[in-house]
Amino acid sequence: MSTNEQPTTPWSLAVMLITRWLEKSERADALLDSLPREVAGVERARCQHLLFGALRHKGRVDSHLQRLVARAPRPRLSAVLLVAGFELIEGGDEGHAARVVHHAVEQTKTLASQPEARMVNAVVRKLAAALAEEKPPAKLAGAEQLAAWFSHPAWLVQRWLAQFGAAGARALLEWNQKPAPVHARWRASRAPSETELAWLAPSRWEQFYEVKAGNWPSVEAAIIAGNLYLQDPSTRLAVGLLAPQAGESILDACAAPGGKCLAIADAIRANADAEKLEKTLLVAMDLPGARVDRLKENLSRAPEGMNVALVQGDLIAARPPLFDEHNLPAEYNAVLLDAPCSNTGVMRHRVDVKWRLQPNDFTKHARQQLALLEAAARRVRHGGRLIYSTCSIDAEENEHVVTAFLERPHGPGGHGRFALEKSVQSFPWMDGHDGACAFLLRRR
Ligand SMILES: C[S@@+](CC[C@H](N)C(=O)[O-])C[C@H]1O[C@@H](n2cnc3c(N)ncnc32)[C@H](O)[C@@H]1O
Repeated sequence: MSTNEQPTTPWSLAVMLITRWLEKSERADALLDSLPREVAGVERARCQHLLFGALRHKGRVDSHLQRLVARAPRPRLSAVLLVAGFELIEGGDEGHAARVVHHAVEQTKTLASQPEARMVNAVVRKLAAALAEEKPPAKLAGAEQLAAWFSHPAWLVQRWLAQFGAAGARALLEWNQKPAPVHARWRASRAPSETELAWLAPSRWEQFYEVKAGNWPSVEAAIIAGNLYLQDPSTRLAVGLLAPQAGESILDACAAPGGKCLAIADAIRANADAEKLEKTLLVAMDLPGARVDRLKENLSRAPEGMNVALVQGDLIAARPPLFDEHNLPAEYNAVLLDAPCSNTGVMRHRVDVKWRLQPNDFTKHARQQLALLEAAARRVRHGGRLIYSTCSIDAEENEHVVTAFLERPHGPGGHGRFALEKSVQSFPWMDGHDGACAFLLRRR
């Protein structure tokens, strides 16, 4: 293959995607989605494994490369070194490191140039030796050491040490560095068949299964048939706290792409007859844009007979006339606000979030979250429920936002207008799935 040829192996495709990540800051999941459909099955899975692994361990590999390489190489070469570095960290049998070096060198000859392949040969050999000599940080290691070994920004590790203590922060770092299993929620009223249980492993969370690797055609067929939805078990927390009932009006105020909205629809169907289903109204709202396409797709999967509506608009700017225009009520029995957040609870899945996050993002998110929560509160009927949820595990975006909502005298939550009835929280290292937080607030 000449350097102009398109990459075709999972390894070279992973290198090309990481090059784009380095050059254009494209998101890792969007990069993966951009792979051609022909890259499927085992090949796609391998490409994802290398892409996510290289980004997960980028900090540790970079910290060695800074010493081993005099001048920063061009992005394509950096990508080669990151993928090879990940393979070395992942480890293997006795000849593994030598094979990683050889493979990286051979690939570089076609992906880059002969001189660059010679450089890769020298650097990856030294990298292998440096990584092999490293020892994990001691139990009470400081933020800098933990950050280098577990490939996270030091300021974030510092923040977690302060919030979760040494044991909690370390457990979270270890969690984030492991490949994430794929979970799915079983939607059908029947239980999975024997054949389906060959690729769906029951989990300890009701209705959730772990999808065994290498079964994409069966998974895709089950999704299309409406039996399955790919979703982490942590998503059940907010929907469980909402406890949607047939006959109610429910607003999912930040709904796209619609995973929780579909779970709400399914929960209602599970205990409703046709008559009650008809009296149920589920409204999904989100900003206009690309995410709405996925939301529409998910809403089209909602159980038949239920009234489902979509409002494309800005919740903060939305006034009753917007709902009037859609012939929808301006106030609801229950409102779910699943707010945009730092994603600190889902970093095992969203591998590059840690490299994008900035220290002042938490304050920015909290400001937006409070504005959204106050806007959502205006859509709740007297006696109705308001669920505030995030997939963050950071107090600034969770309890601090709810406290500010309840205490701001001139806001809709102040002066006892809402009361906090319950909250649930999951921490990955304790619960074994993504982190999330949900609060049940009731309007008086
Ligand atoms: C965490 S995501 C929601 C995920 C969704 N609940 C699910 O389970 O699939 C947050 C959503 O809030 C939406 N959003 C942000 N600001 C908004 C606003 N002012 N009005 C409406 N939606 C907004 C974003 O577009 C994004 O889709």
